[in-house]
Amino acid sequence: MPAADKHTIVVVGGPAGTGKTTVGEILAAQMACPFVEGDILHPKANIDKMSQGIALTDDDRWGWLEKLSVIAAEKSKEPENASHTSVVTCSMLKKLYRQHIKDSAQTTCRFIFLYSLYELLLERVGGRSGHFMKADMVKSQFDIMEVPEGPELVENGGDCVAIEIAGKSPEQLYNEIVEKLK
Ligand SMILES: Nc1ncnc2c1ncn2[C@@H]1O[C@H](COP(=O)(O)OP(=O)(O)O)[C@@H](O)[C@H]1O
Ligand SMILES: O=C(O)[C@H](O)[C@@H](O)[C@H](O)[C@H](O)COP(=O)(O)O
Repeated sequence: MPAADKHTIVVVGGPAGTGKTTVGEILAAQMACPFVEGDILHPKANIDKMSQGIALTDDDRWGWLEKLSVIAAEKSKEPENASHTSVVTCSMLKKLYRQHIKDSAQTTCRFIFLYSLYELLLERVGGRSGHFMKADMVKSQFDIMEVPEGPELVENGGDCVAIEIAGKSPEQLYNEIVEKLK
């Protein structure tokens, strides 16, 4: 898992609080592959903006998306990485962002999009400490979010799986991801 071409990046996405980091770390541990936390790759200007509760624009995002894709692709290709895979977290809220990741990574991508109800995520983000992204930003993410559907989904020949997270433990989510990627 995931079966694909020789090198694959698995991008775990969704709005804040969906469990990207939690699930991404489990996936990476199970696949014995490198894990990249996308949030630490933002330029300072982006972090300053988000810390002030200002949503990023598309222009703020392109360079960040490219950087995390290239780093994840490089890690999937490291000679000592027998899994030929890496896992990276990134909100990847819009279809266009997922396409930009693919174009930048230049390798096989699998997108795991975690989503749920606004109220659940507000509660989760409110309970998170030490992160620049505060609960007041979740609304702006929901305003632009495009959950993968139709041709983007693996069952229709695409490279995305979309998973509703409510009431599921990280381990249950891991099992569902493995099942959907088969
Ligand atoms: N499946 C889950 N069930 C309950 N709580 C979870 C689950 N996954 C993550 N959490 C908790 O939700 C919060 C956000 O998780 P995190 O992995 O940081 O999400 P993200 O990276 O998407 O912001 C954390 O407090 C985490 O412990
Ligand atoms: O888990 C989170 O706290 C967020 O999802 C976080 O990852 C942030 O939103 C992006 O790094 C900024 O990018 P967007 O503005 O595109 O979500």
